[in-house]
Amino acid sequence: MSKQNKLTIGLFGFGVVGEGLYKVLQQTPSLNANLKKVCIKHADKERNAPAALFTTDKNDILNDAEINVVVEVIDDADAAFEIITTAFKNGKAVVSANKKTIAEHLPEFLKIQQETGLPFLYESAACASIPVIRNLEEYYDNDLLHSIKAIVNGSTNYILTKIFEENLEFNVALKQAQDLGFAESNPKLDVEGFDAANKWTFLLTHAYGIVEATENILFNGIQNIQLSDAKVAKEKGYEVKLVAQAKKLSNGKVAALVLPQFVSKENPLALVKNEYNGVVIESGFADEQFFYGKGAGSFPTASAVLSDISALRYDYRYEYKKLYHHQPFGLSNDYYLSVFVSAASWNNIPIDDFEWIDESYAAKNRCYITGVIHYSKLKDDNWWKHNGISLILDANAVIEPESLEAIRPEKAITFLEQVL
Ligand SMILES: NC(=O)C1=CN([C@@H]2O[C@H](COP(=O)(O)OP(=O)(O)OC[C@H]3O[C@@H](n4cnc5c(N)ncnc54)[C@H](OP(=O)(O)O)[C@@H]3O)[C@@H](O)[C@H]2O)C=CC1
Ligand SMILES: N[C@@H](CC=O)C(=O)O
Repeated sequence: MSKQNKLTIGLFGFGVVGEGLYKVLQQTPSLNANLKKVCIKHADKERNAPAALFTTDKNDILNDAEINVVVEVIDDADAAFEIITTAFKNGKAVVSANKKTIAEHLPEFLKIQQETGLPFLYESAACASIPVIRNLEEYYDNDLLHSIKAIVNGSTNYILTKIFEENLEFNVALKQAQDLGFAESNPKLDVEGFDAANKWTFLLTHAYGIVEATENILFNGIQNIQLSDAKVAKEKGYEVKLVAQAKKLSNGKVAALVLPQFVSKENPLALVKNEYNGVVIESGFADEQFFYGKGAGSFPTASAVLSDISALRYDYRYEYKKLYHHQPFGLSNDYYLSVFVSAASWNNIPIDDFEWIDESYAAKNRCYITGVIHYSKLKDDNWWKHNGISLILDANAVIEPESLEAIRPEKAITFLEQVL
């Protein structure tokens, strides 16, 4: 597609993001893009746009030779895969916001892009309004990108803010996130960490050239976090956030996790409230950088979709530089994690799996420990996701194997001796 090409768009989806894009396009005449057709699922819904624009037949867009850009913003991951692959087959550039589809099919999408040379842009799919993909892709050289820590899910950050700072009930906060258009159609995807982990898979591709399935990343959501956990955090001077992180280790691999974490007040991520997202990048020479912006919602997401559409005018496509032009990194499974665990009963915590316990105490209905455990003990067994157990990473959670002995407590205290 050359600079002179007019963009003729076929849009799939007219919900929170699709309708947002429709309005944003109307207010951006300089883009010179023509929205020719919108495909939706339910013909009888009322729409804030002329009826002639809509169809329920996907082929009205996919088989229209004049349409050279397909924008896919629907909430059905399987249908989205069909739409995207057919659009490519029919020679169209694709813009998508669909992180679930992208995460589930990244290897296929990489192959199709190589075969067809067609652009596939999805900036809005991670951190909505924050241009994180293009920055990771274009700005940071692989060798210099030491670590990334990010809040990538707006709904869970909104819920945590509302329950811990405004004392709202979990379900009330979730309902607000849904009403405001932040949550996925199936909010379990947000609450249980799937959405954040999906986003993290392809952010890892743009950051480090890693192509891994979501289930290979250790992840959880906020479903088990207790008010009492937040109180413990507060006493220690921390906030609790759902943090996605990646850190280059001395073994040449990357530790990648998406888990609740204690965040110190000095960390920029502590400033990220409500549906906002934030990304802290540590890189050689530049030191620490912080990106901040709305991570969900109609216009913030549409703004990133618009930016992708605009980028098609000058033929922009992801080069996947870290994957194809550098030595890609792999995921490490050899490191330790410093964690806080709270559970209804000691019996729910496999104490023997821990290298050591730093602290433990029991309150009326809940018991708590902090300690150090090998990554593989969490990866191989899901005890920490069940029985209402809450596992929260310490503020500096990742411990390299060669550092372990230096920080191991001198006197091995048995678990029972420590129980207050
Ligand atoms: N909301 C947000 O803040 C963000 C959302 N996203 C992603 O963007 C996508 C859309 O989200 P959102 O707008 O919130 O979702 P909504 O539920 O608000 O809208 C979904 C839209 O998809 C349409 N649709 C569903 N299935 C089909 C199909 N098979 N063919 C055509 N249209 C279909 C629906 O049609 P109908 O109207 O007829 O029901 C509806 O218009 C999702 O992948 C989401 O993960 C990404 C970043 C942020
Ligand atoms: N449900 C998602 C929407 C944006 O990606 C979120 O809450 O972050």
